[in-house]
Amino acid sequence: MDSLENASREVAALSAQLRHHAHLYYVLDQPTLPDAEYDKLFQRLQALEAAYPELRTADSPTQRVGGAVREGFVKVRHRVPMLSIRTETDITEEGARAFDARIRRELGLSADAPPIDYVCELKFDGLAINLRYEHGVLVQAATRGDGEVGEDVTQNVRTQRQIPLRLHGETLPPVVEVRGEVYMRRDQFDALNERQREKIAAGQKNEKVFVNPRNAAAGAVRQLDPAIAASRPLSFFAYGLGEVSPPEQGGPDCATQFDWLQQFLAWGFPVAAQTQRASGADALVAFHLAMGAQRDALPYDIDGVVYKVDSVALQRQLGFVSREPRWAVAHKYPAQEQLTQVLAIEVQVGRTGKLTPVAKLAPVFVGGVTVTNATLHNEDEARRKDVRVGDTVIVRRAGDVIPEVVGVVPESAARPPEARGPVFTMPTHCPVCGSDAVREEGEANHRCTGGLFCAAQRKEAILHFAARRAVDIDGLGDKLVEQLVDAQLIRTLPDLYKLGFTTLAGLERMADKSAANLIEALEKSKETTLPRFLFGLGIRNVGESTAKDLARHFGTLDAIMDASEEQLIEVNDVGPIVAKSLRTFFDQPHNREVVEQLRACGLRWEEGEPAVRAPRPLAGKTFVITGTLPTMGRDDAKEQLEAAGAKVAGSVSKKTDFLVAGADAGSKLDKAQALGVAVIDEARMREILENGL
Ligand SMILES: NC(=O)c1ccc[n+]([C@@H]2O[C@H](COP(=O)([O-])OP(=O)(O)OC[C@H]3O[C@@H](n4cnc5c(N)ncnc54)[C@H](O)[C@@H]3O)[C@@H](O)[C@H]2O)c1
Ligand SMILES: [Zn+2]
Repeated sequence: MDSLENASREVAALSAQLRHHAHLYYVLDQPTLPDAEYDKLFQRLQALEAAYPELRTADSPTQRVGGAVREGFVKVRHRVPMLSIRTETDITEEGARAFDARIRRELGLSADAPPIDYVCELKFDGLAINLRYEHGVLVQAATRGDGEVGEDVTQNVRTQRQIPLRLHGETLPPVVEVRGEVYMRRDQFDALNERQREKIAAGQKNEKVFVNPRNAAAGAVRQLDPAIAASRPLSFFAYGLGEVSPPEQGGPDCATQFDWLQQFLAWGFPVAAQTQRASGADALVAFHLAMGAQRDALPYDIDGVVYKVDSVALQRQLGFVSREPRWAVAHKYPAQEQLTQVLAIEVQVGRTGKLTPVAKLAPVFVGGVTVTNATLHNEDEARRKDVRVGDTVIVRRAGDVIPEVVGVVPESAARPPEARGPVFTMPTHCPVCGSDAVREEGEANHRCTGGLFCAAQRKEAILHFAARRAVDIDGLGDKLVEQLVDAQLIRTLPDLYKLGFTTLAGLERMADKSAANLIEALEKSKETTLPRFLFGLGIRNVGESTAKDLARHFGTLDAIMDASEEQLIEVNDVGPIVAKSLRTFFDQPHNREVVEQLRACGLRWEEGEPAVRAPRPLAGKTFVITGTLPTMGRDDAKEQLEAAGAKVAGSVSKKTDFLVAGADAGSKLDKAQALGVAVIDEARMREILENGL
């Protein structure tokens, strides 16, 4: 055993560390350590305090709940303290058995006494909240805080639809406090982070990406701006009770936890459908196993299950110890975040050409599986997190989503630069096919531009080319493409037209008849049109209607392939981004080769003369229309301006050349005046349309 002196030193060090991390987690919603690592420190402190009770102080992290109130919030003193829950350290089925045994012992039950009834619930990974209703109306929402004093977050919580502002039902208690977990669904978390990444890519420096749904939810609830809270979709599950009017004063008379949950449902709260009554230890074990198997498929994170003694009378008898009730316990699952080391950073190319930096990791067990790869999403993310080879990182794997690197552990990031790998940079060429890799303006992702040639994009390119709206190869679907590419029968599009009957008929699950049909469909697809062919090439940002516009404007494929960006922009609806996509695509020699080979295979279409173009006197000018014009409808005006080559935008900016203002023009007029944009009326606009500028 450690000597008292050593133990005392370790207790002090652990307490300081735990306090630091608890502050980051509870107060700032920005943990830098995985929960599993925090829990190890916590359990080590608990063990030391158990061995040396004289070292346990009243303010030890083991004796307190959560964190302090964040500055800017009004404090709320809880009428009934909001406690924590003891965690069974053993995550095998022994955890459940140990809890049942402890309860029976504490109740003084003999071995042959009947089993105890429990309620089994999910342990949602979110933020606990106390909702106070007076005569059925929500009057206050508060966070747990340190258990005694929390934060008033009523304004933020009121924006969330899953929380009733008024309880359902006729006879409502004068006072009831319903407690539960505010959480964010995983799909909404991913969507939120995707939006955040886009905002960051667009240059919004104050935005951040959230490390996990719990922190995103906590951050949304503990927001000083209710408008931001409202824009973050949150969900809620009710599971507990705070203050409530006694039955003789109009409160409900519920004898069990299960009855309370039914009451919450009747009042209009969500209660998790998985919640179950269970009798005895075996039933607890069965629930733990069943939910463990379902965990990945749930739409939200859980970090375990909670067992609660069902009878309220027994709960009272069992009572509390310091920060935890004796009648409930959390029984966890393998953590969804763990520490590991980065061995290398590679760049992978997806089916649509997206380049993704991926960290190769020392194998680590996370969320129930061994993980060796984790995504870094894109260049900005990899740099923002500053992940380098050799770093210790937090890896998160939740549900069926791809594991991701959440961040570098601060101590690891603080190592001298020479001890760490170089800063990550995106390659300038596709690691699979060598074509240029480009990142479009305002885009977060790099893409390979060798769409027709790149092995990573083969399947997608073929499917797109064969689609009904492209050259239309009847019968060439997902499965078949998969089969043909995997058997290496097709590398690039022209290979399609070299497929022979014997090869096709020899494929697994391919009848002679289907093979013959496919050959016929391929033959038929050769007779196509320029827009279909162009659309079929799968050039980024070139959809069906753009393909039509391009064909009409230029008449021939060669003219399109050779057009400069300036010439391309002259086409209706082709802006700088589309022009650039076209240019980059046709600048890849590999792509051009494929186009030539396709022509050599016999693909043909009627080529035309370039369309005779109306004069475009207003080309390059941007107009904005506002207010009610005296004689023309706004759509009409827009059409005429566009026909003359002008661009008509929805809002005024420095790039606006003219604001056409009608009656009751509002903020756009103010803005135009502030920016010094020329303001004209309908009459002047007509004049410009007729005579030019
Ligand atoms: N990463 C870090 O740096 C760091 C720091 C501090 C704490 N933590 C983590 O916080 C947790 C400890 O926090 P805690 O003491 O609040 O305990 P806890 O979060 O493990 O358990 C109590 C909480 O469980 C929640 N809960 C979810 N479902 C419930 C249900 N059905 N019934 C009742 N409660 C339910 C409630 O919010 C309640 O407040 C640990 O997981 C720890 O790892 C992490
Ligand atoms: Zn490529």
